[in-house]
Amino acid sequence: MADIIVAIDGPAGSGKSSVSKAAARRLGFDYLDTGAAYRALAWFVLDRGVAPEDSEAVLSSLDAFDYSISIDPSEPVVMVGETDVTDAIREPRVSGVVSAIARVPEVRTFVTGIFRSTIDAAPHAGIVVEGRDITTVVAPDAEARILLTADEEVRMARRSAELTTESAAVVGEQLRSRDRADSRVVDFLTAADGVVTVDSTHLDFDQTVDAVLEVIARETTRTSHG
Ligand SMILES: Nc1ncnc2c1ncn2[C@@H]1O[C@H](COP(=O)(O)OP(=O)(O)OP(=O)(O)O)[C@@H](O)[C@H]1O
Ligand SMILES: Nc1ccn([C@@H]2O[C@H](COP(=O)(O)O)[C@@H](O)[C@H]2O)c(=O)n1
Repeated sequence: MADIIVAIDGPAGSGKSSVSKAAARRLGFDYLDTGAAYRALAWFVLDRGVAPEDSEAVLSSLDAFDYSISIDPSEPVVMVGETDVTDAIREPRVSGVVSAIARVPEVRTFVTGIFRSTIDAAPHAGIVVEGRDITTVVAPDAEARILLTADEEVRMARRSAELTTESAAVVGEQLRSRDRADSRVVDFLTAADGVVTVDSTHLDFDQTVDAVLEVIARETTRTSHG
């Protein structure tokens, strides 16, 4: 098991995955994207023709859900069975239904078990784990716990700047409505006790990675001294 767990939560588009990956690469750590599991399950459910709002049917699909993810920050690959779904799980049709899947408590318990086993089996000295409930539920005892945030307009602008077939207004509304739905289930907008907030509203990407690395260095030094 990794000696150092870095837990990072935050709203959609706050930079969790890109910043966590960059930080993990700089530290030689593994990297776990937890949103990928919820997205992969949403993809799987759609692929089977199951209605994502039908919790019972979603739960019945869990037995057949054969999920795996690579934790190499330079090559995160997501598989469902023999199918590489790395790109497919980012499509708007998946983003549009993933919150309905993630709100089901039994689904959360199921994927949290997968996350903890993955963390336990991580081969490197540390692992950066990002999502919505990592600092509070998945790894509340993590050596460093960070809430990565940025103003909504800034997050919307960053998302819109990505290559996309959607208009800025559609991208912005998707981001807002996903946050609205997700925040009814877990609180990723306020930092829990002991969680350090990094607000990247006025930071560029490299500055944000540096800020996160500073917090990790400080928190891991502090926790290793009891
Ligand atoms: N500080 C920053 N300055 C400029 N761009 C940034 C910054 N942080 C992240 N970005 C960019 O913002 C976009 C969204 O980041 P990313 O996909 O990592 O967010 P996320 O929190 O993982 O989103 P989601 O929860 O929706 O998957 C990316 O294009 C990323 O490169
Ligand atoms: N710890 C988590 C991580 C994710 N979710 C749900 O998955 C969706 C996709 O997550 P991304 O990080 O890839 O955007 C997200 O909208 C949540 O519904 C979660 O509940 N808990």
